[in-house]
Amino acid sequence: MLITQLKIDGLRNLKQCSVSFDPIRKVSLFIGNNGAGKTSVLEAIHCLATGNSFRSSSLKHLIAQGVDAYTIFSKSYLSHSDSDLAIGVTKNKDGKGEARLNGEKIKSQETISSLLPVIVLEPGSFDLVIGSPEYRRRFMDWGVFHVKHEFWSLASRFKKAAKQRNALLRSHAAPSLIRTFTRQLVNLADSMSEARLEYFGALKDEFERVVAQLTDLENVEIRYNRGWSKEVDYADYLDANLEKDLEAGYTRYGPHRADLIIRVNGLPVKEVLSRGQLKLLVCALVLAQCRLFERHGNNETLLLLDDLPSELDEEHRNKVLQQLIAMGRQVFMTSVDLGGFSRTILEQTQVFHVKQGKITASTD
Ligand SMILES: Nc1ncnc2c1ncn2[C@@H]1O[C@H](COP(=O)(O)OP(=O)(O)OP(=O)(O)O)[C@@H](O)[C@H]1O
Repeated sequence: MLITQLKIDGLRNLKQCSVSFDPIRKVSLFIGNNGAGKTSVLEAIHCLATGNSFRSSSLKHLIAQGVDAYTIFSKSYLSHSDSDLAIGVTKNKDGKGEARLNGEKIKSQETISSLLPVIVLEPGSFDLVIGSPEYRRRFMDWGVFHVKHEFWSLASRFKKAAKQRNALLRSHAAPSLIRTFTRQLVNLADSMSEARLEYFGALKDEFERVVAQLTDLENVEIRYNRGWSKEVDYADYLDANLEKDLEAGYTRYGPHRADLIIRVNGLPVKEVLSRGQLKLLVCALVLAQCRLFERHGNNETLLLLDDLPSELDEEHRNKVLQQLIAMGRQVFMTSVDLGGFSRTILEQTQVFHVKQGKITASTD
């Protein structure tokens, strides 16, 4: 899928913007001064694809001041069926809205998300390597979902079951009742962990390959921690730890505590690597995930790169972009200017100027 047209209205400072994209040059670069609205363009594509922004959970702040709702519309070209697909969403400050696919109302965001897989690399993506495990879980689960769509419902059923067990733990319910609920939780936890582990095996191989291509780092290791002790079944683990969970008032371990651990020479990366090296590891994770999507027949992943140039020297910046271009993905990225992009990259790039919330295609 290739987005050929994008219309945004009422999101941050973007008003009545309409842009067309060249189907040949798949990299679109939005340049402009600070506060011009470049990141907001990427945010709009993210909202369309996922229903959420990547930088704010507050709709009140995302929707432009003085208006009630945002509207985002895209037209995409589907090469496999040689047809166009129109996706439109609108959302108001209460989170209510409407989504349409080729004009037909649809109920679930999941339908759009599976059609429009999107991967973001933005300044907050550093959290993938230095932030709390939640970021890495979200990253991994997004990957699992795109190769196994049923994972979405599995994860939400697990969340619900864990919530029920926690309520029983907090109310000091009878252990026999807690055990009855635990059985369902265990089945869901096992299925989730199995899906994650399978995905992780493939991610690890790709990640190590990309790290070798992008960096000079040696002995970079990535491990998957499923969220509870390696040696024991989840059922036995929960049973043995029931007293402690009752004391805590919640299920302390399980898939909700899973993590990806990245180390270099056996040391935590955040303690020993520079900002640029950390960013390259983030890029490697993103590229690895993209390659996996591709391997699973999903060649449609869109990449949103917000301020890729920052922290990367010219050589590494262009290396990352070359890898992305070689994958044939549609890329939307931002930068304050054109400095530091190689001529080869710029030849394959469509440049747009963003100024005070208005977008115009460069005529140079
Ligand atoms: N709800 C809103 N309504 C109207 N304008 C908003 C709203 N939220 C943010 N803005 C403004 O919209 C603009 C959005 O900027 P954005 O972050 O997209 O800029 P940018 O071009 O990426 O800048 P930078 O280079 O500094 O990262 C800013 O000028 C901001 O003050």
